[in-house]
Amino acid sequence: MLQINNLHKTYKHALEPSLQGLSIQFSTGIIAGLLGPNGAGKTTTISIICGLVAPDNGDVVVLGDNVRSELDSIKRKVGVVPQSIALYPQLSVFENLQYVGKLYGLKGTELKDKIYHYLRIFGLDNNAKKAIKHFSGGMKRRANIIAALLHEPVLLILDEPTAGVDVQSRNMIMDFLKMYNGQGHSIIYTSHLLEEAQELCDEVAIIDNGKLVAHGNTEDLISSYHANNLEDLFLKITGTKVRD
Ligand SMILES: Nc1ncnc2c1ncn2[C@@H]1O[C@H](COP(=O)(O)OP(=O)(O)OP(=O)(O)O)[C@@H](O)[C@H]1O
Repeated sequence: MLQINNLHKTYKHALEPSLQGLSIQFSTGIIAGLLGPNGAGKTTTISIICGLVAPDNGDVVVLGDNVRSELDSIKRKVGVVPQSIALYPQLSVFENLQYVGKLYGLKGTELKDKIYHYLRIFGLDNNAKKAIKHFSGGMKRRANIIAALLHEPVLLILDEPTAGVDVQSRNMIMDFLKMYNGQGHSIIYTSHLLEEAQELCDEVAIIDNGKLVAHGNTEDLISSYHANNLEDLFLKITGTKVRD
């Protein structure tokens, strides 16, 4: 589903590179975790995968399409849930989703039905007309996910989708991701909540300082490092030093 080959990226005016020869391959149909400490390069990698940031060197092939030459095709097949809430606060969730849906060429009853379908799944249908600015953090996160789903992406990429949400919203998001994956869709997800990642991910890739430091089946990796769980494995691999 995803081939990342030797990615290098140094942002303009940055003193240090953000990615230093990152290579990862994820197969189709799995839930993959892209994990790493603060500043490891997860968001930069996601931004390159969806064409928002250009790499200095290296290649990314998403579902058979190269990001350098086939970005339009990738945009149709991939849904991205950004770390920050990408919705207009003054508009209702329905208006926001209608706007996003129209960008993907959806309209009329088909679009309305699809919006309500997802609003129901994410428990937001009773607040369809409420402005985003009046939503709780958990409601905003759930709405942010729906915005990436309306075009039914084959691959869903989520950057910390459960950051700052309560247990109920997190459960709802986790259940949805398992169901979406069960329907045959691939998922790539980043999180600092390693218990959650262990429950969700078939495979994890751990990156640090812009390089891959471990990758494999989650349970196999934990046992091969004689770790108690994913958090223990993560600390064994990335160390206990606090990152800036
Ligand atoms: N637009 C930018 N300009 C300059 N440096 C940047 C920019 N975006 C990210 N960086 C730097 O690149 C490095 C990797 O950042 P990135 O956001 O990709 O890491 P991350 O793994 O997603 O971190 P976090 O877990 O904190 O979200 C960091 O050192 C960061 O400061």
